[in-house]
Amino acid sequence: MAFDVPLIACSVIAVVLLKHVFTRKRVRLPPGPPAYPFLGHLTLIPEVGQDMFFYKMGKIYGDVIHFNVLGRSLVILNSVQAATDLLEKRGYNYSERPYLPIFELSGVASGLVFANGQEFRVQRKMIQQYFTKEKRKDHRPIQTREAQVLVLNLLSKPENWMDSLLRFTSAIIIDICYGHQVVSDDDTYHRLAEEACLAANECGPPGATPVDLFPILRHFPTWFRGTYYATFARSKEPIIRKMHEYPMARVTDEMASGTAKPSFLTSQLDALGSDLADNRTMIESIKAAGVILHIAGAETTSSTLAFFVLAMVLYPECQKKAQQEIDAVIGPDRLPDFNDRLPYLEYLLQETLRWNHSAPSGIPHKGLEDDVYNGMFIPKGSTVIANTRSMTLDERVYKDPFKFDPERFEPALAGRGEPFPTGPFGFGRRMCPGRHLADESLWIAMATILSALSISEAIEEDGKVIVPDATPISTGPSMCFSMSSGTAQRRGHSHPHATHRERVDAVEPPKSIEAP
Ligand code: HEM
Repeated sequence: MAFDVPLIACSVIAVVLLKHVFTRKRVRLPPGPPAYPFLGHLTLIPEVGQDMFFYKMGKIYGDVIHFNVLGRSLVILNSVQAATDLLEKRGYNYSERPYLPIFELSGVASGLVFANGQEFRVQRKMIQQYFTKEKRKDHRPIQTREAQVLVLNLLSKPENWMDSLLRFTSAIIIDICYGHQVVSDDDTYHRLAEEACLAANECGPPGATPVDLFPILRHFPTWFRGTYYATFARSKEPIIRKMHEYPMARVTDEMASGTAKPSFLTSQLDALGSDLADNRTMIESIKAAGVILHIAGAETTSSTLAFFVLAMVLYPECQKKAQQEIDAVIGPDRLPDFNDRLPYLEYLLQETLRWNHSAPSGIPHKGLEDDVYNGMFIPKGSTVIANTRSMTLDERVYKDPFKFDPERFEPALAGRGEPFPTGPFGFGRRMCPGRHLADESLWIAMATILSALSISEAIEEDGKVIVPDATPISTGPSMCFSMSSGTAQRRGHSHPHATHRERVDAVEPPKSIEAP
């Protein structure tokens, strides 16, 4: 029997095309505002404050919204339900990151936050294994020591409070990653890390800079309109490269001379064995993991702490209540430790994460294949953003959501029993692997500060009280790194005044700690 091969091939193609057309016709894209031809919603989406923009759009268009940016689909998930259904339950389809050329230019794209495929698997495994819930206790001595350094720095340099917060989180990561204790603001590791954070943070809203939208712009001269972020990112590449090379060179020297302190780097190198030359690819992955741990971990945790300071200034009654709890349960003779996770302090931490945390739009995911969710069509290749801001301000879940109110979590008989926030650390297979470390760093910093200090508004020279601005600031879908100290200070985000309480005597100057 003779087969008419071209006819069969054409029929198969026709069936596939028809199926495609009908699937697309039956299911519509998620709702969204009207768009311009070609540009789509490009001019509608703001460069700054995207999280609040998506939150407001959510009130009109619902929990899943579609935007079209120059023909590319951007899908916003505004509810915990939608984010869980897609990013967790269908994680096989939504665990990649979209291609973000801007981070390639600055040199951070090889780190886990932006990696896909094999590189994602390798770095995710290394990092996840080193930051498990069980490993928390290994990092506690470092966090406790740095919390005390933080209090001393806040007292001695109150005007540099944001820098002190960043030094706190940065010193913790540097010690854990490289076994190096930061003892001054001029420490080389710390300075390098600060620059690396700045380089990553100031590269514009991820996925929305001109070079992300038109990758060809990376080849255009610097005077060409739209190349600003690309030029900035490129200028920071040497810093990021140094951040990759410097710690590795020092730690390998220390290992060779037998003076290395156990750290993330030594544990990865030990696992490789003696033949480092044969493991070049792995060594590059280890360097990239170290850099990304710093960039992803230090700024997020310190800006969350900045929101805590802001809340303490704006809601002094909450500060007082937490201090009364510490005084009553822990007493006057010692500082809080990790066994003291008292209920009100816990609510304070959770309310800070709910009220104004540092990554309100997370980091974009990408849809690998066409998908249909609740009758809505999500095209293959869509950039998918879980907008946590909409979730933590959801009036269906939180009463008076803009108010800082730790008591909202009190169990139903005494309080309203509202749930702890879901989403500040992301969803699914890309969920933040540093969340346990972050949780404990936040806790020990808050507890130590409240135990030893009282925070209040700053007073200007003419005696005028500075009332800080509580408007959330964000510069892009990935606010993980966006609130720089400069921005916060310029916006009057509280230059707090720190006065010491009696327990400040219990704060000791830093001691060197041997990592376990
Ligand atoms: C309050 C502090 C922090 C917040 C709010 C935060 C939030 C987030 C969010 C929202 C994501 C994206 C999750 C997703 O794509 O669904 C993320 C990813 C990540 N975070 Fe954090 N984070 C914090 C602290 C840390 C710390 C301390 C570390 C390091 C020890 C860290 C390391 C990372 C890494 C490596 C990723 C990328 C994970 C991946 O792409 O697979 N973060 N974080």
